[in-house]
Amino acid sequence: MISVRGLEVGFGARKILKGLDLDVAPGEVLGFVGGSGQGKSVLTRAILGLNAKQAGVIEVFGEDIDKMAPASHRALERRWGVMFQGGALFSSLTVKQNIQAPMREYLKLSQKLMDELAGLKLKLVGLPPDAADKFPSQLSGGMVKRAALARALALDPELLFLDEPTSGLDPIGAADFDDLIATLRKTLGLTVFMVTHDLDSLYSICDTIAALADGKVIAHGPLEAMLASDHPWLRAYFHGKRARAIRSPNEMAPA
Ligand SMILES: Nc1ncnc2c1ncn2[C@@H]1O[C@H](COP(=O)(O)OP(=O)(O)OP(=O)(O)O)[C@@H](O)[C@H]1O
Repeated sequence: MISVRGLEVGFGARKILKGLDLDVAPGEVLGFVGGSGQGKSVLTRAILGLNAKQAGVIEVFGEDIDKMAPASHRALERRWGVMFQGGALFSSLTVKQNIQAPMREYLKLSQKLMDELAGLKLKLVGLPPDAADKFPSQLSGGMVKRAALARALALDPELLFLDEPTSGLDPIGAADFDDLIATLRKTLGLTVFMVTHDLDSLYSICDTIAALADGKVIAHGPLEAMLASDHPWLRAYFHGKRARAIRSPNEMAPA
């Protein structure tokens, strides 16, 4: 679904990605982890064609994005949905108008049909119908995430990019959001590329995990492979205090 080879991205003299390789298979949920500032969002933006690259090849749906005519790239953009960090909803638009923004950009539909579709998307992400006419500032953090997800699903994508979808949610809200992604993935047959720091999400919904350090993917495989790795960053990440708390809740219980 996604193939990245030898990707180099930098800003000025500073190289962020230094020959990165990554594959995302159709139908899988891939969790992409790495320390803060390592370049997870930079990679996402490069795949989306929003960050220029200095070297490497990026293929999405089997097509080299550099070799595509603008019209083909636009057609490609209709096949993926993106939920940016923090939701990135348009604050001056209602939830319904946010969900309809990609429809307006890419499709020619009547207002009536767009209203019906927005209603369906709200239902899909578990938002009540009266959320449609609210502005993002009138929603809770969890509802903002769901509205952003509804917008990402506006064009019925096959591939979904999620940038830290559960950040800022309380643990119950985050678990509910994980369940929602798992359900959508199953019912809609989505492939999901998810940047996350959330160990719970990795444990509960990811089939595969890829870890970024020093500009490259240092490990890629199922959770078991990550847990067995002796790479220092992976050991610190998966076997640190927080990881143990998740894997062995009994260890946290008072004696
Ligand atoms: N447009 C830009 N111009 C200059 N530097 C940039 C630009 N975009 C990103 N960077 C730098 O690239 C590095 C990687 O940023 P990125 O946002 O991808 O990190 P990240 O791994 O997603 O971090 P976090 O987990 O904190 O979100 C950072 O040092 C950032 O400052």
